[in-house]
Amino acid sequence: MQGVGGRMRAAIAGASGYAGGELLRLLLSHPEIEIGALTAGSNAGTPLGAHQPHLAPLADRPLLETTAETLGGHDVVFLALPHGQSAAIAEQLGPDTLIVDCGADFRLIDPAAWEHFYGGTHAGTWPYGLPELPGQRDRLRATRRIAVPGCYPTAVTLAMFPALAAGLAAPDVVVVAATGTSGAGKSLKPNLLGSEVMGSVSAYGVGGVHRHTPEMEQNLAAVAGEPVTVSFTPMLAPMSRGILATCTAPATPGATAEALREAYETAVKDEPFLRLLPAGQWPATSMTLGANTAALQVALDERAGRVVVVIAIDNLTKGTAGGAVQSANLALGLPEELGLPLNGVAP
Ligand SMILES: NC(=O)C1=CN([C@@H]2O[C@H](COP(=O)(O)OP(=O)(O)OC[C@H]3O[C@@H](n4cnc5c(N)ncnc54)[C@H](OP(=O)(O)O)[C@@H]3O)[C@@H](O)[C@H]2O)C=CC1
Ligand SMILES: CC(=O)N[C@@H](CCC(=O)OP(=O)(O)O)C(=O)O
Repeated sequence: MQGVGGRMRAAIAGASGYAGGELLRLLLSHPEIEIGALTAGSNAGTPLGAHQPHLAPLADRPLLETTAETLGGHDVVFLALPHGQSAAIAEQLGPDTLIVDCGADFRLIDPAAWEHFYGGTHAGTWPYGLPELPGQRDRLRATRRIAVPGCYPTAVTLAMFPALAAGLAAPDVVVVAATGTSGAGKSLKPNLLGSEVMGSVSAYGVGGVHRHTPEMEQNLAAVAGEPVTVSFTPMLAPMSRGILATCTAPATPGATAEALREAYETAVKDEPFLRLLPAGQWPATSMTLGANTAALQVALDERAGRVVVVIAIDNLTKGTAGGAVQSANLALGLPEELGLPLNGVAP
């Protein structure tokens, strides 16, 4: 069903949440997509403005029940629901509707990894919404189903794929990454109370237990052509948005700083949303606040024999909603960059 002036119509499930709000912020500026049905869970029946007061043009729009009836009849349906909610809705929507799932349900290929890290039955695997991965744009142009990557796997995959693809880093990656509190969603959690978060950075999900670990390993193994292990330590930082990830791996014999720089320059050359910073400048989350851009820097630590890559993204933009719109643009036959901010908000 096409909207005004031949524009496509999008429904958003989970419109009262953080990911849903960011989708709406981006879609309000999208020239080819108009906003159709908005749905929620327990907040269905209330106006969007009660939950997303920053989105003034949509303040009076009602939140509907999340059903196949309310979501049907749109060109694209964005699902921004808790894990495990997407499959039942997706199977009731027709095969011609583009479904873009911001949750984890369809990201993993290996059912055993799903059961280990998420529990329950694996729903399946959809084409992965990271267009920067080699060969992925063609898959996204040809699909009606997209699994949007997790926020940390977006950052870590974009950081490490150039070094692994060029054979300059060994498949043994260590990641320490700080995120803002919006990564946990809106529902109240004791460790996210203001008094617990303010003025302190804390580690969580330590020791190979974070559910994004198999997703990172899956992505990087596909690029490296061999199994990749990732030791991942996430951290919570007192900020609402952003991820800053430091990723390191042993340099392979003969790897040089020049070869590394060249591998990253080649990887970002035609990528609208990858920004390799000038030598000597290092990423900060403020550079990418509200932008669909990933800011990267790479160095060879010759003393320790390790490749070091630092990357910043906004977890809600490139890490969720921006990545979702970027992949949807490809599947809808639109220019990939439509509706997506390149520049951060500063200071
Ligand atoms: N936050 C982030 O940085 C990222 C989030 N994601 C993914 O996006 C999805 C949404 O996350 P986020 O926005 O952070 O979460 P929030 O908790 O902020 O929002 C969840 C949304 O889902 C709705 N919802 C909850 N339960 C149901 C239900 N049973 N049926 C229908 N709707 C329901 C909520 O509605 P109501 O208000 O009525 O409860 C709300 O709109 C998750 O799968 C998450 O993993 C992915 C990458 C990063
Ligand atoms: C602070 C915080 O809790 N962050 C979340 C980020 C995950 C996320 O949002 O991605 P998903 O789509 O996979 O849920 C976490 O570490 O689980």
